Amino acid sequence: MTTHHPGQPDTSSDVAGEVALEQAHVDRVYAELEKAGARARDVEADGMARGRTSRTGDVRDEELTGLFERDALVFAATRRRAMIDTQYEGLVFGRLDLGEEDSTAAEREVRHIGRLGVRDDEYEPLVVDWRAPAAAAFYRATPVDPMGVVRRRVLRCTGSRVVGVEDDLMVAQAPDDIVVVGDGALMAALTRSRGRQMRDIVATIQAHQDEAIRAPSRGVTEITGGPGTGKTVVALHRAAYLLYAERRRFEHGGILVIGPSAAYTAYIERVLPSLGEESVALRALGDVVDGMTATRSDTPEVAAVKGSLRIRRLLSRIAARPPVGAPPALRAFIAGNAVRLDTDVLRRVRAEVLRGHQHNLGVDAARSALAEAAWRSVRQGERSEFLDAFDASRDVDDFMAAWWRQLDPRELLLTLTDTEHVYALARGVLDQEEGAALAHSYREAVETGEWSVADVALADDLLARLGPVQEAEREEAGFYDIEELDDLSAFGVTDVRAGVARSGRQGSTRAVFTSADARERLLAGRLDRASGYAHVLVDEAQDLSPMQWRMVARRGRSASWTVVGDAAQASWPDLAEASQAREEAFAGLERRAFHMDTNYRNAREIFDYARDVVLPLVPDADIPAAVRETGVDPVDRVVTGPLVHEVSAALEQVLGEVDGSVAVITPRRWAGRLASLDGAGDGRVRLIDPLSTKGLEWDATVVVDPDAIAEESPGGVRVLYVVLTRAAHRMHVLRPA
Ligand SMILES: Nc1ncnc2c1ncn2[C@@H]1O[C@H](COP(=O)(O)OP(=O)(O)OP(=O)(O)O)[C@@H](O)[C@H]1O
Repeated sequence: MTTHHPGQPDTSSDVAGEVALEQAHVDRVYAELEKAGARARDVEADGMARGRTSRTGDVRDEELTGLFERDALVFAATRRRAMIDTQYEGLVFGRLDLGEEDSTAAEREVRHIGRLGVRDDEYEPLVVDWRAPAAAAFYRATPVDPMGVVRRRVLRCTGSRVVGVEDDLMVAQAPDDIVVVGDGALMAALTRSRGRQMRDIVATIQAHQDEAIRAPSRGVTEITGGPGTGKTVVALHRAAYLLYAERRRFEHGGILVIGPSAAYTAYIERVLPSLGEESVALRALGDVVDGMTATRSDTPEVAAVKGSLRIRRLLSRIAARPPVGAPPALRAFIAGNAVRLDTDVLRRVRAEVLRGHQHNLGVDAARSALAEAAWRSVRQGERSEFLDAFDASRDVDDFMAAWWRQLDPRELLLTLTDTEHVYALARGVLDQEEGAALAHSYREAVETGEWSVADVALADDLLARLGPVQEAEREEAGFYDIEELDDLSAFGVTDVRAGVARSGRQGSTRAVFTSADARERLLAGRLDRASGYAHVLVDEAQDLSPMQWRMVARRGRSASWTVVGDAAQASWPDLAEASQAREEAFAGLERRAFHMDTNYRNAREIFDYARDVVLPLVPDADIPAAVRETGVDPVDRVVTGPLVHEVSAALEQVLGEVDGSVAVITPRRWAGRLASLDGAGDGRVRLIDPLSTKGLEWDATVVVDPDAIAEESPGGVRVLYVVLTRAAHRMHVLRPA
């Protein structure tokens, strides 16, 4: 993308001179920041002093207003200082020279672009925040539409030291006093090695990406494109942009970012803080509902049952049933009358109350309805006396405690371990095979103490039907939790949260469970009602099941949306049903769409290989153009020796060829045999299952048994396509004979 000025080939002395010039400006900026940092510290110290109390410890009245001011001041100062700390590295990364093509230096304006805005004592801008309108030309200017820019310069820095500059000329002929150096900041960024976490791209955002980043927040913004086209990174920069451009709105309502897995959230979690934004809720699909965390995945058959809207009929039936252990009839002595309400009456009362109330909030209504039914069955004496006596009755208290107790959605899901019970509930909804598989999956939950990711959306659906569990019972549950924790710690258990992701290593989540009673752990903590967000950003949106769309929609009832995805990478089999649920979430909102068609991740040789695998089976896949070549084709070979040796040999080769991270991607069937390779190469190698690779990337990958990956995965070849597009520089595909 760099255009060298033909008359002025860059020489090392040109580069050194330009670097020195930029260094002088960057030094000024850091000096100014030092001053600002010191000022912020003073404000913090001053604010603290203002709140100091008299010797008796009382705060004087007139000090109270001061305290509020103090809080506001200290908050702003602390925030600014934290921002300066996180933004220190590479704070200034760009420069625009603005003016006419034939302008002189004196006529041109120089504008530096950085991670945050900095002004000098005279309030003159030294650096413009990349999200400010004045910075837009840095990303948007092209030789066709230069937007007043003569030269765009990217500064490469290490800490506060400028180590290089790269220029793009926006006019055909540079003015005589302008030097143009460098060979492409974008290529430099794409060629570098990948670490464990995604990095921000503020210095090299491309014009078409910038359009999506700065699009208005209203309605629904859809970003589509094939693998590696920067959808995720663009969406995250958009979140940072929206927080800047509409801070008031989004700081209060908040932005929710949803990704497919815990591995994905761990991968992207540094991007927003590196852009100075901490106030975003980042959640994996198994983590969307407060109080529940899941990382386990179901078999494709079970996932299809739990994700489909059909399951709602089954859930509505469970929610309407009397709790397990509820007495079949009510017998009591009320105001001298023997009262007996049979099963049929109780069923009618329950149905009637549930028409107007959520179960957990309906206990008073249920008791009143029962009292009326009892009165109708007796009609002796004074009505009001009877109702008072009913209200005061211990028998009724005991009955209600069992017949209409508070219900935790997870407890209802655990009743599905019983196959016969599932058959009864699923009549007309699931066939026998599906019902049996569903029951089996809950027995698995009880065995492992882990919910599956799909269960979270089901619990959320039940929570919306039942309402939140009410306080009295919660306190008891909380008390119980503490006892449980003490108890477990005596056995050396350090963490009892179900399904907590541990350092991303496969299989190690299971090691958390050592207590005998997994059921208690499945029910630990409390589920909370969905809180609403002002903006919801969904990545890998093609993978959300219809039930997951409904769960996400509950958190975005009055939100605007950014939705990112690629249908060809879907692991959810019924795209039509998912898109219907998604349309319901967006009903009535205005839409805008952006399409990304350049693959920045994969070397062209690697992407061509992946394309040839997917196209025969998914002819309408959205195929981007890969911009970078390495001259090295992927290796694809049949292996006959012991698998762990073959994979080790491939690893040894790629570890020597790339500097950064490497993944071994294996289907379930070989995972045990290859477990020892996780952490090899001084921690550079990670062993990972196919589905967990969504959204991630490595310098090199070793893909084991591609046919098995396609067979074992719910999305078949689409998931294999995801796997084959994770490597930036090198890929080996090994096929066990
Ligand atoms: N303008 C850019 N400058 C530098 N790097 C970029 C730029 N755009 C994208 N990239 C890099 O390209 C890679 C792929 O980006 P990203 O993961 O966002 O793609 P994606 O479209 O979400 O991919 P997938 O759908 O395969 O998960 C990342 O390493 C990202 O940093």
